Amino acid sequence: MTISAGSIPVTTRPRAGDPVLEVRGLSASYGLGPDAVRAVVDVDLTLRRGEILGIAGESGSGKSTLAYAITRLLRPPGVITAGEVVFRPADRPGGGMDLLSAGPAELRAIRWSEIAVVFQSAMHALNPVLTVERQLLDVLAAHRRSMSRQARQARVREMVEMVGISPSRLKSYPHELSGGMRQRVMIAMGLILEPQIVLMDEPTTALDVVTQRQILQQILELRERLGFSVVFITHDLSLLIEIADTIAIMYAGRLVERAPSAFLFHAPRHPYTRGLLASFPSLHGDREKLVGIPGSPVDLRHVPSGCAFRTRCPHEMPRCATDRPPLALPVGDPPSADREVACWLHDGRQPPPPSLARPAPAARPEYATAGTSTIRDTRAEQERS
Ligand SMILES: Nc1ncnc2c1ncn2[C@@H]1O[C@H](COP(=O)(O)OP(=O)(O)OP(=O)(O)O)[C@@H](O)[C@H]1O
Repeated sequence: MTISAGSIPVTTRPRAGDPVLEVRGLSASYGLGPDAVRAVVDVDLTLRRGEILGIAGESGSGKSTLAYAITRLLRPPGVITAGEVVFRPADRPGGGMDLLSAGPAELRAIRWSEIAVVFQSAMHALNPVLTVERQLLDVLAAHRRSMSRQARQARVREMVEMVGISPSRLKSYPHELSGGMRQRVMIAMGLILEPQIVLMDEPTTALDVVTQRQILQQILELRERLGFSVVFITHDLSLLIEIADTIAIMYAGRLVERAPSAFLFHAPRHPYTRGLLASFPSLHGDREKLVGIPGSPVDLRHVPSGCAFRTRCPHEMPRCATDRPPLALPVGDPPSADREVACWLHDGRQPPPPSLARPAPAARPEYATAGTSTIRDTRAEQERS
C-alpha cells in the first residue's frame, strides 16, 4: 500500500539531494557571429533539492547571463545558443521539463510558482505606485486564483513576518522602506508561492554588512522551513563560503571549478579559485597581505586559446596555450569528493603546487535541510585549525 502525504505518494516523493534542476551544455551569447560576446559557454550544473548552490566569479564572468539564460529571461541581443535546462518537478519524480524548449504558457505556469528569481535591484523590481501589500496580493491573485481573499491576506502577513518585516509596514510604498526592507519584500515575493527553486543574483550586494548577514541568515532559516533549493550568484566568494553547500566558480563564461563549499575553501584546486580566496580579507586574526589575482578579466570577444585563465596564471605550462582543460575530478581526490576542476595541474602528469594540493576536510557535508540554519564562519574555523 502506498501511504500518501499531500498529493505525492510517499514511495515516490523526491528526497533532499535528488536533482531538481540540471543544466547541460548551456551556452549564451550577446550577438551572433565572430564579434559575439560568448558570455556563457558549455555550462553543466546540477542543483539538488534543499541545496544552496553558489556561483562566484569576477564581474563580467557571465554569472548574470547564466541566471537569465536558466530562467529564459535573457533579453536580446542575448541569445541562448545551445544546451538544456531540465527542471524536475517534485510531483513528477523521474520526469523532467526542458525549460529551453518550453512554450510561453508552460513557462508562465512554472515561473514564480516553481522557479522564482530575486535580483539585486529591489527598488527597480518593485512597483513604486503600489503598496507592498498590494504587490504581494497581486502575485497570489495571478497564480492562486482558487485562494479566498482572506486566505491571500493571511498568507501575505505570514510571509512578510517570515522575512522579518512587521505586518504594520504592509501599507508602505517601496520608497518608504529601507534598502534592506525592500530586499526582504523581494524575497517574500519570491517565496510566497512556495517555489521549489529560488534564483538569487546578488540579492544583498547593495546592503550594509549587518543587514546582509541578517538577510542571509533568514534565507537559510526559510530554506530549512520551506525546503526550497537556491542558486545564489555573487562576486563575493567569502559570502558564499558561509552559506552555500556547493560552489561553482566561473571564469570567462565557463565553470573552472565546482566543489562542496568547505572543500573549495580549505583546499582549492584551481589557481583562479585560490586567487579569489586570497582577494578577501580575513575577518579574524591578524591582517594578511591580500594577494589577489594579477591582470584583469579577459575580453569575452577575444578569449585566449587553451585555458582562458593562463594569461593571469602563475603556473602556466606550454600545454595551457594549446589545449583547453576539461572539468574533471582532480587526480588525487577521491570520487566521493564530488568535485571538478578544469586545470592541467591536476591531470596526474606532474605534482600540483602544494598550495593547490592541500588535503580536503575528512567528509563532505550532506545536502541537508537540517542543521545548517546558521551562517557558517569557515574563516574562523580555518584560523582555529
Ligand atoms: N546586453 C548586453 N550586450 C552585450 N554584452 C553584454 C550585455 N550584457 C552583458 N554583456 C557582457 O556579457 C559578459 C557577461 O556579463 P554578465 O553580466 O553575465 O557577467 P557577471 O559575471 O554577472 O558580471 P557582474 O557581476 O558585473 O554582473 C560581460 O562581458 C558583459 O559585458
